[in-house]
Amino acid sequence: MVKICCIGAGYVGGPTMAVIALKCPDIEVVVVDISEPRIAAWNSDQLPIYEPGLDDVVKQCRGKNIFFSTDVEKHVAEADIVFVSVNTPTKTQGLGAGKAADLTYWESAARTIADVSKSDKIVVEKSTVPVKTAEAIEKILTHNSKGIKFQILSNPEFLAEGTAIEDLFQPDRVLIGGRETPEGQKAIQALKSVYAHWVPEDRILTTNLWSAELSKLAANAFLAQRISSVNAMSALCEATGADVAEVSYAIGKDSRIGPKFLSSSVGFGGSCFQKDILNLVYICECNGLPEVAEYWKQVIKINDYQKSRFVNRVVSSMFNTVSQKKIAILGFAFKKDTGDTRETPAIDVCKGLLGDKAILNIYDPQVTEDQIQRDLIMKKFDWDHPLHLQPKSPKSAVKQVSVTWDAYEATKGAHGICILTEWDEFRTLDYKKIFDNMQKPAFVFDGRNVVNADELRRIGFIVYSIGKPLDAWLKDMPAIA
Ligand SMILES: NC(=O)c1ccc[n+]([C@@H]2O[C@H](COP(=O)([O-])OP(=O)(O)OC[C@H]3O[C@@H](n4cnc5c(N)ncnc54)[C@H](O)[C@@H]3O)[C@@H](O)[C@H]2O)c1
Ligand SMILES: O=c1ccn([C@@H]2O[C@H](COP(=O)(O)OP(=O)(O)O[C@H]3O[C@H](CO)[C@@H](O)[C@H](O)[C@H]3O)[C@@H](O)[C@H]2O)c(=O)[nH]1
Repeated sequence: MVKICCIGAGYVGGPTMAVIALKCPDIEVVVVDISEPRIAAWNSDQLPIYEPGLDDVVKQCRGKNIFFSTDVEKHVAEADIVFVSVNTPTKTQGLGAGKAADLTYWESAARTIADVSKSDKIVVEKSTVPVKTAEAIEKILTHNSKGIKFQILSNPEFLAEGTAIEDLFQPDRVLIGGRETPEGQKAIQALKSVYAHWVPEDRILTTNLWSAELSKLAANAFLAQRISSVNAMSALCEATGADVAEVSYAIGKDSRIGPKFLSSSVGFGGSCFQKDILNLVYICECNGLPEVAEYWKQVIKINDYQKSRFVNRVVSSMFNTVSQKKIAILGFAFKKDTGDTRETPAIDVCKGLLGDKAILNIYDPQVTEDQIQRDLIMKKFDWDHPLHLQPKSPKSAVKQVSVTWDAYEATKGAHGICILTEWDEFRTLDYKKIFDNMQKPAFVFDGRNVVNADELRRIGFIVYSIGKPLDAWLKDMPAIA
């Protein structure tokens, strides 16, 4: 029986390995992590991450051919294939701070593999890493190998949170990069045969190592660039009376452009897009390509612009101040169907409103009060002074923020509502009831274009929808940045 060990039981390691275990009953999978609470949660009824369909998959194979453990060394030693799916965040200190990927966790995992291995292994890069990382990992492994042979493969993950199980069941493609040597090709075939249990052959692409590593960064950069492009258009739509949804639909009908990933929003979030583009920017700079770096940096600049544009719109619409005004925040996660708040645009929007002394009442169906408080206390990265960054650990809660477990409770007595995540339930709320319980004039700022603006206007709301023709009220308010 082939044995797989995955180092890192996070958003990628957990779901990916659960699906491999489900689809490959002849393979034994052990997911290991240094975090005891995480592993305890994977072994309980309350999994550490919320992902539709995940509970069901885990229940079907946990204890049969998938196990979760903190005994990293034992399971790495026993495995034929070791996936490394540890976090690779942006560096916050030292050389490349604010841009380069922090490979501390990766390096530590590689050293563990080198230390404990007693048999040949295939080591699979599942984490998103800078192009050429495999070369560095190879060096760590071969310098400590005691004669054991390692083959490094790059097998980046393309799942999106909220649809992880669907994406893993039916991936657009699986990408495997390896050395162009007979041993490298053999390793590629071994990993291919794992995925071939359920992924059609023509969807398993094989390339050299560097192409696979770079394709992951390129895919995220292209996806994020589409969102920044449509968000840039949304500003022009508001200025001209065009409707961004109509523009997206019209351009998406061109088969060369395609309809997906063209929804204008308050900005993209999530743990990947910003981090991976910064990483790409850094790699370009290190390779003497400042123009290319500048091109990709613009994707992030527009994203930041979109978030501050939204905050400015809220403040300017409400008579140029939100000081001591109660604002209901509906949605805090970076997208629907996840409880993940990493880099969520809600953090910047809330901080912007708090900066103008607003009082926030936040509701998200999947995010806890503790998480929201931690996110709002965390200091934002200072781009101009990267070396001065000190990620603060939370000392006390942000006083002007309260968290409720109900949208109606959050909006009671509010002057305005900001919709920051596209949770389905926000489409079907009883907005008449909400309106009756709010201060007047009552505002809705829809950062995800989920509400029917005309219906809400009929109720009496003043509505701002991203990239849509403006209310007469909003047109009369002072111009925004
Ligand atoms: N989240 C996504 O949707 C997504 C999608 C595709 C790719 N990725 C990439 O996959 C990687 C993992 O992302 P994630 O969201 O799963 O991260 P995560 O933070 O949820 O999980 C990483 C886990 O690795 C563990 N870990 C770190 N060092 C370890 C070590 N030396 N030994 C054992 N365990 C260790 C951590 O405790 C943590 O539980 C990143 O490189 C990310 O860019 C993420
Ligand atoms: O038209 C769109 C599509 C998305 N978003 C926003 O973009 C962000 C990212 O969304 P999405 O890409 O769906 O989720 P992620 O889980 O971040 O997945 C991305 O990042 C992963 C990590 O690298 C990759 O594996 C996935 O392929 C890639 O889609 C979210 O804030 C979305 O609300 C928009 O604003 N408009």
